[in-house]
Amino acid sequence: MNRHILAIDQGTTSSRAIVFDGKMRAVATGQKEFPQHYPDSGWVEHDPEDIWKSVIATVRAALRKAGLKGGDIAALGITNQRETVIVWERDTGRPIHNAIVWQDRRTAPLCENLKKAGLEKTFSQKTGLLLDPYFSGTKIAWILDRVKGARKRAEKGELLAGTIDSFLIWRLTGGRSHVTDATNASRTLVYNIEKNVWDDALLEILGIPRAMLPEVKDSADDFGVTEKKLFGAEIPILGVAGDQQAAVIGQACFEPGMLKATYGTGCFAVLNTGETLVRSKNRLLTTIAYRLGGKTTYALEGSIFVAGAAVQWLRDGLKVIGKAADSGALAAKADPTQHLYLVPAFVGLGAPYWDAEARGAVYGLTRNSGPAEFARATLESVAYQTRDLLDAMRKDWKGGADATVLRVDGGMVASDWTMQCVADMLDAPVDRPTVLETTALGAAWLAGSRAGVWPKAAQFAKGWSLDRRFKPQMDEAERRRRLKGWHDAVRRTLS
Ligand SMILES: Nc1ncnc2c1ncn2[C@@H]1O[C@H](COP(=O)(O)OP(=O)(O)O)[C@@H](O)[C@H]1O
Ligand SMILES: O=P(O)(O)OC[C@H](O)CO
Repeated sequence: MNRHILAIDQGTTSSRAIVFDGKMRAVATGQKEFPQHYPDSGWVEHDPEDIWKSVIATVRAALRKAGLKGGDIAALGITNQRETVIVWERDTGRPIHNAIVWQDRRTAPLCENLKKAGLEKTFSQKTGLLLDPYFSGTKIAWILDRVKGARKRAEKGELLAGTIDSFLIWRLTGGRSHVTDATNASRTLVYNIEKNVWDDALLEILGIPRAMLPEVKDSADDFGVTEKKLFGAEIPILGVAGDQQAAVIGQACFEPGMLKATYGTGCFAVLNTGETLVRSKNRLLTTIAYRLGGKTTYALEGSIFVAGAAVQWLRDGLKVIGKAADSGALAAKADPTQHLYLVPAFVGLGAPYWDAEARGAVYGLTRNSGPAEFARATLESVAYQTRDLLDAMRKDWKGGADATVLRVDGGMVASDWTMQCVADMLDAPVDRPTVLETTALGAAWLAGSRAGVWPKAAQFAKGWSLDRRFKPQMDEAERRRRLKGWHDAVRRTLS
């Protein structure tokens, strides 16, 4: 029996395709970066054709490296950068505008107007989100407003909208499936997470015709089959989830109270709250962790926009390191008597502050501050922000389980220095697993379990194994002093 599973991980800066064998081991990977476009201040776009080409190329590369053909793959799982949206023509599959990326701030004025009209509560009550440009709904509205004739065409049913998973599935199936899963839908600002339906009232407020939107399925479901001409055989698409939710699955955080944080471009901490839809009183998001067998599992999420991106800034902007992996060693050389704080609000601040207009700042500079102190302040900012998220979660979560052990993944967790700093700031253990491709693994598990070739959740969870546990080593007085310095710096940075 065919047990290989293919996962596509379509991320913000690159696309990856990974082939897993029947024992859930990654056996071959294809990866391709694609260009980022910044047409205006605070705007971030991707060319959908770049995304499409990179996905096809990486799948073919992964199959080639694995020595397999499309027909050897039992099922395909897709995970994707969330919130990023595309509007395309039903007839041709051609986008009418570049993808507007999750980091893009162009709809901040629209969000402000909606807030002034007193609508934030309506949106957050139904969607679990906040009126921030981060989410898809206002981005779709922007495209319909700005591309000539778009709204009329959408009303006539000529245009379709969707997150990256939807767009890829439309193309992969040759225009036969316009679908998404509940986790991706839960990031759009127009999906009612309690009733599990697109919300007509919210669609009306944003002027988005219902007919543009995909059918919303479980995260493990029948999403269609790929066209034979693409990979030599029809491959069933059986799993879909937004990348942060796929990481929750890949980290086997299936029990309420289990918590993971993924450190890539940004950092996203997600706490499984089970069947309970917890409404945050501390500016966290309520979101869908996964929907399986028609049953919705909810989560609380804290989203930080800049984590690894600040390390890229050390490398490409300040040019104080040659590669990201050098950041820890440089930080370790910093003068311990200097107290520098970097607030990396390069694109505003996410949870729990939600300030779209704030911009980055550094505090505590002296004549002796140099590259090492900047590197330390940059890595520490990731730990301070994680602490802010966990403080908010601990206040919101009364579910019983501790929510104190943090499972981590993403490119930045390669940095031992940073992970130790996170453990010190949280005053809680930080667990790094042996498998770091948790996002792709989560998507593969959705597809593999649906196909019946991979084990069910409980058995899959037993396969999670620890690489290293980082235990807090800092004394309480020192932690308090530093956190106070961080909060002073944030207060002075808010717009
Ligand atoms: N050893 C390291 N130390 C610190 N940061 C790192 C290290 N390795 C990678 N990073 C950071 O991790 C990020 C890449 O992680 P990845 O999970 O691939 O991100 P994404 O999926 O968002 O593209 C980059 O921003 C990079 O700066
Ligand atoms: O592509 P990543 O890993 O940067 O993740 C982006 C998130 O899904 C944004 O919400």
